Amino acid sequence: MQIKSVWDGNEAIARFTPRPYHTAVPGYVYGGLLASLIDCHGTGTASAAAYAVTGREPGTAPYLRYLTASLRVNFLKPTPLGPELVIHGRVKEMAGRKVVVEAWIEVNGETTVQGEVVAVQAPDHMIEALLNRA
Ligand SMILES: CCCCCCCCCC(=O)SCCNC(=O)CCNC(=O)[C@H](O)C(C)(C)COP(=O)(O)OP(=O)(O)OC[C@H]1O[C@@H](n2cnc3c(N)ncnc32)[C@H](O)[C@@H]1OP(=O)(O)O
Repeated sequence: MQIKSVWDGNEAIARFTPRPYHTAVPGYVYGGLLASLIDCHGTGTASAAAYAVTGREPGTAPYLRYLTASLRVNFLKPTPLGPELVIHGRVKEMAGRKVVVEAWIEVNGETTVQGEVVAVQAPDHMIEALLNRA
């Protein structure tokens, strides 16, 4: 998705403007894309929160990155294609290697999608794979 999840001290925000090829029903955004945005932003929120509680600068080594263990998405209303989407993420629970994030998508100030991500801290060998990709 290449989204940037920005921590504001209380929650994380990301922004994404879908393109015409993200259409399902004409005029509306494909649900799989919306689920991916909840997924990516949920794990990003978990990471940002983990850095915040340990008082560390986000993105610094040793890296705190998270994998999706579980993803739940509710499509509350059709999401119109065209306007920018604002994706919110807030920590519900944080214990050990697990972070539960509630996330939702707003468009024109209205929430159209709501979800929950159970994120688990990624093992070192996966962090290495991510670093070696660049
Ligand atoms: C390198 C990082 C890069 C990040 C890039 C962005 C990622 C974007 C999101 C993704 O696409 S990630 C890819 C899709 N996800 C995966 O491929 C994950 C595949 N699954 C696994 O690798 C393991 O099942 C997983 C690491 C998620 C958990 O295995 P562990 O053996 O490390 O977990 P463990 O059994 O110790 O459980 C840790 C906690 O998580 C909980 N948990 C694990 N799986 C769960 C599940 N499915 N649902 C709910 N909770 C779950 C578990 O109950 C426990 O909670 P408690 O500490 O409270 O007891």
